[in-house]
Amino acid sequence: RYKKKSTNAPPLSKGLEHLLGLLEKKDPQQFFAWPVTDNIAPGYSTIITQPMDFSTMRSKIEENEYTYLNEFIEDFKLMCTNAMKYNQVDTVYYKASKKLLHAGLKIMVPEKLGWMLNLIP
Ligand SMILES: CC(=O)c1cc(-c2ccccn2)c2ncccn12
Repeated sequence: RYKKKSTNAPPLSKGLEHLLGLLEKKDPQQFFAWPVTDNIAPGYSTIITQPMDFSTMRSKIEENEYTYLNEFIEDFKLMCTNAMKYNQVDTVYYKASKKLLHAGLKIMVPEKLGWMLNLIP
Protein backbone atom coordinates (compact mmCIF):
# COMPACT_ATOMS: atom_id res chain seq x y z
CA ARG A 1 0.00 0.00 0.00
CA TYR A 2 0.95 3.63 -0.48
CA LYS A 3 3.37 4.45 2.40
CA LYS A 4 2.72 7.71 4.20
CA LYS A 5 5.72 9.29 5.87
CA SER A 6 5.48 8.04 9.43
CA THR A 7 3.85 11.12 10.87
CA ASN A 8 1.99 9.13 13.53
CA ALA A 9 3.43 8.79 17.01
CA PRO A 10 3.87 5.10 17.91
CA PRO A 11 1.03 5.27 20.53
CA LEU A 12 -1.43 5.83 17.69
CA SER A 13 -0.61 2.61 15.85
CA LYS A 14 -0.28 0.77 19.17
CA GLY A 15 -3.74 1.94 20.16
CA LEU A 16 -5.26 1.06 16.79
CA GLU A 17 -3.61 -2.38 16.77
CA HIS A 18 -5.07 -3.04 20.23
CA LEU A 19 -8.51 -1.92 19.05
CA LEU A 20 -8.20 -4.05 15.89
CA GLY A 21 -7.41 -7.09 18.01
CA LEU A 22 -10.54 -6.54 20.10
CA LEU A 23 -12.66 -6.28 16.96
CA GLU A 24 -11.12 -9.38 15.32
CA LYS A 25 -12.03 -11.43 18.41
CA LYS A 26 -15.66 -10.60 17.62
CA ASP A 27 -15.34 -12.39 14.27
CA PRO A 28 -14.46 -15.95 15.39
CA GLN A 29 -15.44 -17.45 12.01
CA GLN A 30 -12.95 -15.05 10.41
CA PHE A 31 -15.50 -14.00 7.79
CA PHE A 32 -13.92 -10.54 7.84
CA ALA A 33 -10.27 -11.55 8.11
CA TRP A 34 -9.42 -11.31 4.39
CA PRO A 35 -10.71 -9.54 1.28
CA VAL A 36 -13.85 -11.17 -0.17
CA THR A 37 -13.03 -12.66 -3.60
CA ASP A 38 -15.33 -12.95 -6.61
CA ASN A 39 -14.64 -16.69 -6.41
CA ILE A 40 -16.39 -17.11 -3.05
CA ALA A 41 -18.86 -14.29 -3.69
CA PRO A 42 -20.01 -14.07 -7.32
CA GLY A 43 -20.12 -10.49 -8.65
CA TYR A 44 -18.74 -9.08 -5.40
CA SER A 45 -16.31 -6.64 -7.02
CA THR A 46 -19.04 -5.13 -9.19
CA ILE A 47 -21.47 -4.68 -6.29
CA ILE A 48 -18.97 -3.53 -3.64
CA THR A 49 -16.95 -0.58 -4.87
CA GLN A 50 -14.95 -0.01 -1.66
CA PRO A 51 -14.00 -3.41 -0.21
CA MET A 52 -12.58 -3.54 3.32
CA ASP A 53 -11.44 -6.31 5.67
CA PHE A 54 -9.36 -6.70 8.84
CA SER A 55 -6.11 -7.56 7.00
CA THR A 56 -6.38 -4.37 4.95
CA MET A 57 -7.06 -2.35 8.11
CA ARG A 58 -3.95 -3.88 9.69
CA SER A 59 -1.84 -2.90 6.67
CA LYS A 60 -3.20 0.63 6.85
CA ILE A 61 -2.18 0.85 10.53
CA GLU A 62 1.30 -0.42 9.73
CA GLU A 63 1.63 2.06 6.83
CA ASN A 64 0.41 4.93 9.01
CA GLU A 65 -2.57 5.54 6.74
CA TYR A 66 -4.84 6.41 9.67
CA THR A 67 -4.42 9.94 10.93
CA TYR A 68 -7.59 10.09 13.04
CA LEU A 69 -9.45 7.41 15.01
CA ASN A 70 -12.53 8.29 12.98
CA GLU A 71 -10.90 7.08 9.76
CA PHE A 72 -10.34 3.69 11.43
CA ILE A 73 -13.94 3.58 12.65
CA GLU A 74 -15.19 4.46 9.17
CA ASP A 75 -13.27 1.54 7.65
CA PHE A 76 -14.75 -0.80 10.26
CA LYS A 77 -18.26 0.42 9.45
CA LEU A 78 -17.55 0.12 5.70
CA MET A 79 -16.44 -3.50 6.15
CA CYS A 80 -19.67 -4.35 7.97
CA THR A 81 -22.04 -2.39 5.70
CA ASN A 82 -20.44 -3.95 2.58
CA ALA A 83 -21.48 -7.35 3.94
CA MET A 84 -25.01 -6.07 4.63
CA LYS A 85 -25.17 -4.74 1.08
CA TYR A 86 -23.91 -7.81 -0.78
CA ASN A 87 -25.41 -10.59 1.34
CA GLN A 88 -29.12 -11.32 1.69
CA VAL A 89 -30.65 -10.70 5.13
CA ASP A 90 -31.05 -14.43 5.84
CA THR A 91 -27.38 -15.33 5.33
CA VAL A 92 -24.75 -16.06 7.99
CA TYR A 93 -22.63 -13.24 6.57
CA TYR A 94 -25.34 -10.60 6.84
CA LYS A 95 -26.21 -11.70 10.38
CA ALA A 96 -22.54 -11.85 11.43
CA SER A 97 -21.86 -8.39 10.01
CA LYS A 98 -24.82 -6.83 11.83
CA LYS A 99 -23.71 -8.41 15.10
CA LEU A 100 -20.08 -7.36 14.53
CA LEU A 101 -21.07 -3.79 13.69
CA HIS A 102 -23.06 -3.33 16.88
CA ALA A 103 -20.49 -5.07 19.08
CA GLY A 104 -17.72 -2.99 17.51
CA LEU A 105 -19.50 0.34 17.91
CA LYS A 106 -20.18 -0.51 21.57
CA ILE A 107 -16.45 -0.62 22.33
CA MET A 108 -15.56 2.32 20.11
CA VAL A 109 -17.31 4.86 22.33
CA PRO A 110 -15.52 7.73 24.12
CA GLU A 111 -15.92 6.38 27.65
CA LYS A 112 -14.37 3.06 26.53
CA LEU A 113 -11.64 4.71 24.46
CA GLY A 114 -10.94 7.66 26.73
CA TRP A 115 -7.48 6.36 27.60
CA MET A 116 -6.67 6.08 23.91
CA LEU A 117 -8.43 9.22 22.69
CA ASN A 118 -5.76 11.47 24.17
CA LEU A 119 -3.20 9.46 22.19
CA ILE A 120 -5.15 9.85 18.97
CA PRO A 121 -5.74 13.32 17.53
C1 LIG B 1 -17.79 -10.81 4.52
C2 LIG B 1 -18.50 -11.49 3.42
O1 LIG B 1 -19.37 -10.92 2.76
C3 LIG B 1 -18.17 -12.85 3.13
C4 LIG B 1 -17.15 -13.55 3.75
C5 LIG B 1 -17.14 -14.81 3.20
C6 LIG B 1 -16.24 -15.88 3.56
C7 LIG B 1 -15.11 -15.61 4.35
C8 LIG B 1 -14.28 -16.66 4.70
C9 LIG B 1 -14.58 -17.94 4.28
C10 LIG B 1 -15.70 -18.11 3.50
N1 LIG B 1 -16.52 -17.12 3.13
C11 LIG B 1 -18.15 -14.85 2.23
N2 LIG B 1 -18.52 -15.89 1.43
C12 LIG B 1 -19.56 -15.67 0.57
C13 LIG B 1 -20.22 -14.43 0.53
C14 LIG B 1 -19.80 -13.40 1.36
N3 LIG B 1 -18.76 -13.65 2.21
